[in-house]
Amino acid sequence: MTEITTNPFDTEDDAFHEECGVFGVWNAPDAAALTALGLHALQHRGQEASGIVSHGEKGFRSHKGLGLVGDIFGDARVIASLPGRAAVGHNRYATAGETALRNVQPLYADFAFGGLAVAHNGNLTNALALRRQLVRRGCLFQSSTDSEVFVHLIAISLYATVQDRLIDALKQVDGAYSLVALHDGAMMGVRDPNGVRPLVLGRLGADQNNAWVLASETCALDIVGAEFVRDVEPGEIVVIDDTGVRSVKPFANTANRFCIFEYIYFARPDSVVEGTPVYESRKRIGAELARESGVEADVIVPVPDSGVPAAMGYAQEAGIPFELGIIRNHYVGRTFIEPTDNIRHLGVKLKHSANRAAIEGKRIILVDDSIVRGTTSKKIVEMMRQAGAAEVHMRISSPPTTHSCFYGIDTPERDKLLASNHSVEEMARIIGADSLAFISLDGLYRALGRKGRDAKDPGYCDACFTGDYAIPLTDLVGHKEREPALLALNGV
Ligand SMILES: O=P(O)(O)OC[C@H]1O[C@H](OP(=O)(O)OP(=O)(O)O)[C@H](O)[C@@H]1O
Ligand SMILES: NC(=O)CC[C@H](N)C(=O)O
Ligand code: SF4
Ligand SMILES: [Mg+2]
Repeated sequence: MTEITTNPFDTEDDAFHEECGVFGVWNAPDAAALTALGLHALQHRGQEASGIVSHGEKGFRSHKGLGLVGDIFGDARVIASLPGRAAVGHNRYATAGETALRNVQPLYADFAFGGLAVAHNGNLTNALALRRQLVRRGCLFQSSTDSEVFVHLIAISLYATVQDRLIDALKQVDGAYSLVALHDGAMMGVRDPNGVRPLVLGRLGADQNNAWVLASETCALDIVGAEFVRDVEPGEIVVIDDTGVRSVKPFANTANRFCIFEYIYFARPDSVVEGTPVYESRKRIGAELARESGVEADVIVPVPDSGVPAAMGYAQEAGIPFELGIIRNHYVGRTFIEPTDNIRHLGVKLKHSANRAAIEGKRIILVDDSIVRGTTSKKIVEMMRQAGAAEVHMRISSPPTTHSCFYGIDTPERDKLLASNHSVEEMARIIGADSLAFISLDGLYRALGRKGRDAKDPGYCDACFTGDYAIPLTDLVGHKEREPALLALNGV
């Protein structure tokens, strides 16, 4: 596999991109095959690269590649090369460090205590500072990801057990992390003290030895036939070994700051997050949006895929018919290389087409989950008008995205976010809509079952809407907001 320093397949870097997905199995006969399936269900969380490390009598085995899970693990011989009863896997969407084979996770290293594989979803906000210190101490970094600092902090820790070394490392990092780690004696699952990223515990049936499973989302438990046991808690380490599951809570202060954008966009709609199906939450957000900013119209049209559940909730609340006025081409993957500038200009049409029969002559309300740079909305509004819509109103099931994310979502720099430097009225003009409205921050919290946003203890991370960054942004470089971690080291 040839390494690349930039991602030539990344033709659409407008939106908030997915993050990463992690998965692990302890003590199942088909550990690697189950992990490949789990990663397939988590494909929406990262499409750049994927990897699995397995462990069995023959020690550790690893296979990684750039691309989609099916392409990397679709061959039975690859799965057969990953023997053992335990495995951990990772789908990557880079937040720190380029898209290259050396950055594909799980990261694996041989330590004094034996081998250890680590898979990380999230982003560390002091990784650059830690990396500088570690390099000064003689640590030789093999990748340019933030995640590698875990490996070195564990390696140099003076504690005796793997668990204590891991805790020692966790206490030095700032940022967001859901981890699955595997050594020859145990699998461990960790969520950062604020629980920014999700991680769930599940259990397989007797045919798979009642094996334990860790996964970013419940949709990955469903695909392997595992039962949901519980969410791993913020600041909790679950240690899974042949005696069962132990819970360790090494942090004194934990405050839930689960990423509210997981509800709005990132998680798969069939996943259950904190006890609530994501699909239901999205419909409730859509209904709240309809109550807040209803407008007379003939049809509700979702911007697929992510806008669909919110649009259904909107339509049901408003009592307006729901129509598929936009058809999404599912074969436009990240591998579509647009050959010329002229073709590139066609942009979103490669992905979305107007369904004229559903919208011609109608007053339509488009519902989408977010406006990031505004590229999608602008093109889609224009497309609706060309297809004969009489009026085009746009409703968004998140508040205006005014700030970048430094906790594991790859976002454009702040000045590229349309809402960071334009009012809603200006944005409506720019995208060409007859009207534009976003759900209010309090409305979003209401839809998630709260009274509104409690500024003292919001219970969620909502920094990309509020700028309230609860976890210190240690690596943020003065004037240039978007240099949080190891971006400066890309290509080293
Ligand atoms: O304002 P922009 O910069 O255009 O970004 C916002 C759009 O990007 C995302 O969708 P995307 O098409 O990436 O994926 P989806 O199919 O999951 O909705 C998001 O759901 C919005 O539709
Ligand atoms: N999106 C993520 O969770 C990425 C994990 C890690 N920060 C990386 O860049 O590889
Ligand atoms: S800044 Fe936004 S996307 Fe990032 S973790 Fe917080 S809520 Fe999620
Ligand atoms: Mg979308």
